[in-house]
Amino acid sequence: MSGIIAPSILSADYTNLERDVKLVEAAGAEYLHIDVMDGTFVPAISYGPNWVKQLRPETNMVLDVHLMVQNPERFVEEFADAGADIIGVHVEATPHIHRALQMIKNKGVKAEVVINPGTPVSAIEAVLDIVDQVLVMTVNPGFGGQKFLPSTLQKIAQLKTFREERGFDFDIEIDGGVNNETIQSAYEAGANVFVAGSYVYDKVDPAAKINILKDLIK
Ligand SMILES: O=C(CO)[C@@H](O)[C@H](O)COP(=O)(O)O
Ligand SMILES: [Fe+2]
Repeated sequence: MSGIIAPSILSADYTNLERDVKLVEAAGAEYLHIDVMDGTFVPAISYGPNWVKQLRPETNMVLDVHLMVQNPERFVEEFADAGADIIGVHVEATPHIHRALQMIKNKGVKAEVVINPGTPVSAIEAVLDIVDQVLVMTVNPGFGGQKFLPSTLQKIAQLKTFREERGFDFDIEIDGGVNNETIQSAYEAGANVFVAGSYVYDKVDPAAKINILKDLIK
């Protein structure tokens, strides 16, 4: 099974956002990753639901919304109404992870649970039967351009085993430090959706970068 590339617009040029979105879509990216940050769960502040709503008609890519916000259940319905296709909520951000995921599913949107590098898979075991996707953070959340943490690979493998043994049906996404040198180890461990921000957008030719990544996960 070949993998899916999800460019993160956190690293795009916001003054040329439409160009940067269309460019990765034309290059074959299936998902567009949108990092929502609240200045509390993570230090930075980024964008909100209105921003997703304006982006929605501009692309056919799957909008993969990563909520790095405290108590995400306050916002999931707004992001669903804005046009998100997948909404990810951090287990570390709420005492009500099951409710948050259920709220996403009730809106007809794919529900994703997210774990930080310091959080074990056991913390999400009780919700693995209801999620469509698990996001394993391969850096500490909050910023683009950080180094991939290889210690996260064993969690990817553990999730793959859980899925096989218990007959669950979720995708495994990774986010942070994905580039031509790191993507293969995560693919081999069992990940199938790959967020890439700075590698795709920071230097020349995002389309070529997407092709390089796609070739490595065939
Ligand atoms: O969620 C985050 C960061 O918190 C990411 O989605 C970043 O946007 C990934 O950026 P790179 O590590 O690929 O530069
Ligand atoms: Fe992200």
